[in-house]
Amino acid sequence: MAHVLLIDDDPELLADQVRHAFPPPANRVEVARTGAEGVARVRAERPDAVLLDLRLPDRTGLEVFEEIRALDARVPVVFVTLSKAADAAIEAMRRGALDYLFKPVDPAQLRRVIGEAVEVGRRMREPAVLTETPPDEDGGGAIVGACPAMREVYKAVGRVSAQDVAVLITGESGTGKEVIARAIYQHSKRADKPFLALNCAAIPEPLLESELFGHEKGAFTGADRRRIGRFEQCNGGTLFLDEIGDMPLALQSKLLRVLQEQTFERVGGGETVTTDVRIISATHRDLKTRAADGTFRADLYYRLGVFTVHLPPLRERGDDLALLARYYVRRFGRELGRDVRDVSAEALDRLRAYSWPGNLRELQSVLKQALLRAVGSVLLPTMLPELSTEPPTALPPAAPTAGLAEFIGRRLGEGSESLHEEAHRELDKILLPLVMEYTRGNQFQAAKVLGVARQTLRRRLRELQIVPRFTDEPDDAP
Ligand SMILES: Nc1ncnc2c1ncn2[C@@H]1O[C@H](COP(=O)(O)OP(=O)(O)OP(=O)(O)O)[C@@H](O)[C@H]1O
Repeated sequence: MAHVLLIDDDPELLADQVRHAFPPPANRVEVARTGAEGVARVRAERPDAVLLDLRLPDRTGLEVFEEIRALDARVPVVFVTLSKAADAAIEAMRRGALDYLFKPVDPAQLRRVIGEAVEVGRRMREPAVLTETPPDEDGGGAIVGACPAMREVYKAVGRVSAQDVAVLITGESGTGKEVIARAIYQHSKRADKPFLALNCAAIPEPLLESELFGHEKGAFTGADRRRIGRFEQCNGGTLFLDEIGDMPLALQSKLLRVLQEQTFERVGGGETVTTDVRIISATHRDLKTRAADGTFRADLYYRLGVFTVHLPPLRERGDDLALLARYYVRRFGRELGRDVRDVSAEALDRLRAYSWPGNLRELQSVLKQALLRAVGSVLLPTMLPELSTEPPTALPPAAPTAGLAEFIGRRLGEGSESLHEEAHRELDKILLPLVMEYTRGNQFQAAKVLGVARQTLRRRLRELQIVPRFTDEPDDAP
């Protein structure tokens, strides 16, 4: 699932930690002890993420980083360093490194940061292929659709990709805004440069400003060192701002200035930073109405939407529903080890009668549930879960907290020294399936309820091997 390269002259402890967090054989963790060996491995194999020590015997970590960037600027690099070398790590982020970790590395942080790096790399490299004819075999990156509205989307992507202008993608939740953003990026002149994404709705306002623009040491309580924001880190690349309609007004002015002048100041700093970033934004909100009623800056709306791509909801895609259902059944069938090759006419009728408020993501979830019940090579209506248009109203029965208390008691007795992490894992095993069930498998809503980024939720489900009754991601498969 993840291929991680550790470049470190004294790698034993860290390599063990990485292998613990990303165990083989599902994952591959490799070690290079010198900068030269590390660069050679990146050239030969393009790992999903590189963990790079700042001090190496043959050259500095920053030099190795520059060599990796020159080979492929899309390989996410995370620095590991002693805290004394924080300045160099900050400089590395200014030049485009994804993040940095301090030795000794905290296991939970290691898992989170590498998990994010792998996800960032996947977004850049997994091809987003626009197609009217679903492929028989693909890695999951096909954007399937042949209805007139989707053909217009394909044309729009073709037209706008080569122009270096801002793009606004609109559409209901789960209609494919992120995959279309990736398709635009991959067909653009910046395709060999980084593509970073940020969900503006998932991060609280003060953190969002720092996440986007960075901050100086002492900018606020807890800002113990300079932080480089996405706009600086992504210089030369493309930034995908998801849920832009939820960006607070105060930040909108700062974003407008970046769009107009390509400059900004880090939070709490006076230095003007220049950046060259293409912005692709997305929202499920009606920004035009928001601009008219003053909840979104009209001038920013016009700047962001120099070019707009609208994704139709699934219920307006006509026969694409059948096309998508057959494509997903084959794709997820393979992943779930079910040899189902078609969907019966009656099952398709049931799918057509439903309004799909969660769009393609909900369709994926429903078909995966059906596949788990499937016998034979054709999906029948009886295998489909109940398709209700009623929104969820109440949480399922109370969580079994007694089990959690018992677990904590037992681990205390066993002398655990990582009880905080262990108890959180146990809690998540209870919490996440319940919330996923509550939102009927909609990860976007679930992440919102939990107050975490969707990537974080997705990663946590994967780490804990949780297969909720409602699922919506292929790699949640057992
Ligand atoms: N045309 C398509 N063909 C096949 N799969 C698609 C298509 N569009 C989207 N998907 C899949 O549907 C799921 C949801 O897509 P995506 O995350 O891009 O939606 P979104 O509009 O960004 O959602 P949200 O608003 O909730 O962030 C993903 O698994 C994506 O791969």
